Amino acid sequence: MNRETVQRLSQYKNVLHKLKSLGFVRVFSDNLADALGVSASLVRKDFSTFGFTGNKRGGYRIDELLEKMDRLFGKNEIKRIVVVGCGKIGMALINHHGFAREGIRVLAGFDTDPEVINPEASFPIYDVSELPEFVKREKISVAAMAVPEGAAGRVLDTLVECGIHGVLNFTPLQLKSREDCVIHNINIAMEIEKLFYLLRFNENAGQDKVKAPAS
Ligand SMILES: NC(=O)c1ccc[n+]([C@@H]2O[C@H](COP(=O)([O-])OP(=O)(O)OC[C@H]3O[C@@H](n4cnc5c(N)ncnc54)[C@H](O)[C@@H]3O)[C@@H](O)[C@H]2O)c1
Repeated sequence: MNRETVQRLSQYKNVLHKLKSLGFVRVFSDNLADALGVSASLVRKDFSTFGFTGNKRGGYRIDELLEKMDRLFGKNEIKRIVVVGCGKIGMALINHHGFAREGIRVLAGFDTDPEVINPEASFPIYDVSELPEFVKREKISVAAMAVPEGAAGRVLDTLVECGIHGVLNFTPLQLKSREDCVIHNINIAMEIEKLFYLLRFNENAGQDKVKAPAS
């Protein structure tokens, strides 16, 4: 299963939750395709890959799909993570209450700044030197990294040495996944740029369509 498919699966899940909250019981591949901006055949292909069954007339049962997706995502497992770099972005992750609903628990933060470190607080922030022992003791496999760009390479090496196998990288450095660690780069500026590009692309495509009959 590639990264795009996993991402789509998560998007399907969000749409299904919305439809369910609106009182819908069934959904068709066309509905999901419209919501995600993909083709209905891609939705059907994804669903058959995951073994989600429906029928042409009745579509898919939303509850059934959500149950199967929850199983795939390990919804009932608590996903425990740590945050390295507890500045503005790190603290936003730590203070985000919505994670609990998704079964995600931020266990602790790690930083180098003595002003930020507070192991006694209700949410503990430890010195980064305590990271290896903590990761081992708590069997943590995923970390969010929100340190300054200059520290990213070093912190990533430490994380991998500690036994972290998945990193959500918020630094501007585009890091590549390696054999022992999957890295997801989160770059909001790049996403905004992409949106502007898409809007411009759509505008140009629209203009071409209008111009076409005149030529
Ligand atoms: N992903 C995005 O779209 C996006 C948006 C804005 C900023 N950023 C990037 O995210 C990162 C964090 O941004 P911020 O605004 O929270 O910065 P910040 O300065 O508020 O926080 C950084 C924290 O990292 C700590 N730190 C520094 N070196 C460390 C190390 N070696 N180990 C552990 N902690 C260390 C600092 O003490 C500080 O608390 C930066 O790299 C920034 O460029 C990303």
